[in-house]
Amino acid sequence: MNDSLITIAMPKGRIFGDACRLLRNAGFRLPETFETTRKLIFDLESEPFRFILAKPVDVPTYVEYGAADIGIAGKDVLLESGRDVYEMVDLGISKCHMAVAGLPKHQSRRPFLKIATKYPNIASDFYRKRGEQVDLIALNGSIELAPIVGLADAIVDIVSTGQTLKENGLIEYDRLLDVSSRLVVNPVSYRLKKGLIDQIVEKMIKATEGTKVGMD
Ligand SMILES: Nc1ncnc2c1ncn2[C@@H]1O[C@H](COP(=O)(O)OP(=O)(O)OP(=O)(O)O)[C@@H](O)[C@H]1O
Ligand SMILES: O=P(O)(O)OC[C@H]1O[C@H](OP(=O)(O)OP(=O)(O)O)[C@H](O)[C@@H]1O
Repeated sequence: MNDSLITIAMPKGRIFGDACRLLRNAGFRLPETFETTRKLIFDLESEPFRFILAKPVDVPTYVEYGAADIGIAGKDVLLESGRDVYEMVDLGISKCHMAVAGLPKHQSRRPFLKIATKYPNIASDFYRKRGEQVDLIALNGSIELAPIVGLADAIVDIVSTGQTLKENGLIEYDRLLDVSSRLVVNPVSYRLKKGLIDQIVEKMIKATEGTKVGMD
């Protein structure tokens, strides 16, 4: 492990733009090409920071294994993965919530409800706590299709504007969890590079509060 280099795992996709904005406000001098490049690793010039660009769902894995010291990931992804990382800052970006949804007035004749989801761990935890036994069907996307075509009685999925539910004639039954993106840290990195990581955490907190920060 290089003690003076900090590797930061960034989620490609939806969170990326907001995360870049926050990092720039925190004083990181990200190149202009950062948002458009196909390169997956970036070293900042004359600064001890390396960025790796990963699929959002994989960020906790890179951080748990120490391939990255720090990462940015949605609370949904963190809970679902159960990875052993320190959650240091609620960045307040990419806000949305997780909900149970389905067709209005849907009544299942099955003994156990079928629930389609990209989040089987979160869903099973939710129904276990409610004392309900359900059959989970794991899907990878377009979750809202499942109740419409009769694959499932309901879904557990992310809702943001509610547009996807609305356009597909679905309604929200229950709200499970508020979601936003978090700054996470590898526990060993935190022990070995505490000084540098604490500085980054502090700058990210300030940036989250809307303060522009300079990087020394
Ligand atoms: N509709 C949404 N609005 C706001 N934030 C969202 C929304 N959907 C997901 N998110 C948040 O953004 C994170 C990343 O979502 P994104 O769609 O980029 O990745 P993904 O689900 O892995 O997509 P894909 O499988 O298409 O790569 C999610 O983990 C969640 O925290
Ligand atoms: O409430 P809304 O603003 O409509 O957003 C919610 C939708 O966004 C996410 O899907 P995404 O766009 O990531 O596509 P996916 O079907 O590939 O998961 C989520 O799974 C919902 O389908």
